[in-house]
Amino acid sequence: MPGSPALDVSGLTVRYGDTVAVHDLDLTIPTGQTVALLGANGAGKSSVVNAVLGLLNPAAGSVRLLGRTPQDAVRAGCVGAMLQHGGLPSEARVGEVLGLVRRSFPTAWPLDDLVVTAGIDGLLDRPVEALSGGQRQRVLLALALAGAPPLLLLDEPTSAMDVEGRRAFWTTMRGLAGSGHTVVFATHHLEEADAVADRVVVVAHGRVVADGSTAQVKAHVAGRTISFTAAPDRGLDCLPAVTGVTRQGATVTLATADADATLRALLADGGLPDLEVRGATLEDAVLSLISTVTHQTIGAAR
Ligand SMILES: Nc1ncnc2c1ncn2[C@@H]1O[C@H](COP(=O)(O)OP(=O)(O)OP(=O)(O)O)[C@@H](O)[C@H]1O
Repeated sequence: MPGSPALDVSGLTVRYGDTVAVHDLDLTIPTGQTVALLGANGAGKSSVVNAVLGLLNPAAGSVRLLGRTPQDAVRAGCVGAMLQHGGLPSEARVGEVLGLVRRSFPTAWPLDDLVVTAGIDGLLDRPVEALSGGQRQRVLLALALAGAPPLLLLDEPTSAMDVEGRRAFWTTMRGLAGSGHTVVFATHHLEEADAVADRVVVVAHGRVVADGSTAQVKAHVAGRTISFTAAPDRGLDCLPAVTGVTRQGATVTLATADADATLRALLADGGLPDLEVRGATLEDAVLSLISTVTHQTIGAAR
C-alpha cells in the first residue's frame, strides 16, 4: 500500500515449545533502507525472518509487509526471500526451476537481466545437484528476484560464497538499494554489514538490543584497541584504563578506555613492536552489546 513501511513488526513473539526465540519485538523499516540483522547464533534472527515471511505462526504480535499480511505480500510478489535452508529440486536444471518460479509471478524480472544481476550466467543448463554452495546461493538469489519484488529478505545470503562472490553479491545489492529496493539481511559477516547497511539491528536473546546507523552502534563501545607483538613473559597487569586483554600467538590486543594513558605506561615499560591503534569496529560493538546483555540475562536468572 502506498506510504506503508516496507516492514512493520509489532509485539512479535515466537515460541518453539518452551523456547521463546523472539520476545515482544518491534521493528519498523521504511522503504528504501538496507538493514542488517546481527546477533550471535541462536539470537532469533531466522525466527524473525521466518515469522515476517509467514512461514511460522507467531505466538503473539503482528507483521505487515508494505501494508499487507505476509501471505498477501508473498502472493502479490512484493517480497523475495533467500532462506538459510532454501530447498531446490535436486534433479531439475536451474533454468527449469527459474522458469517455473518466474511464471508464477504477475510481473517477472526479464530473464536476461535476471541472469546477469544474480550472476548465474552459464548455470541455466546445470542440474541443481551439480551446483557448488556459492553457485546455489546465487541461484537462490535469482529465485528471490524472479518476481521483481520491492522488498528482499535475505537470511545469511553469502554464507557459502567466496570473497569474489560476496563482493559481487553486495555490489548487486547496492545497485538494488540505489534503485529504491528495501533490503533486509541477517549475517555473521560484520564487515559486510558495516560496508553495506544504512542501519543495523542487533538482536540478543530474541530482543533488539541496539538499532541505529553503524556509527551509532559503534559508539556503544567507547575507547580503542591497541595491538602489538610481545614476548610471552611480558607483564600486562596493572596497565591503566585497560578493559580487556587477548593474546593470539605473539600478538597482544588490549581494549582500553584511554589509549594515551595505556600507551604511556606501555612505552615506559619497553618497546611496542608492530604497534597498531584503532577505533572500535562494528564487530567490537556487537560483541560488547551481546556480552553485556548475556551477563545481565544470566544475572537476572540467578
Ligand atoms: N524449529 C525449531 N525448534 C525448536 N527450537 C528452535 C527451532 N528453530 C530455532 N529454534 C531455537 O530458537 C532460538 C532462535 O533461533 P534462530 O534460528 O532464530 O536464531 P538465529 O539468530 O537465526 O541463529 P543463527 O545465527 O545460528 O542462524 C534458538 O534458541 C534456537 O535453538
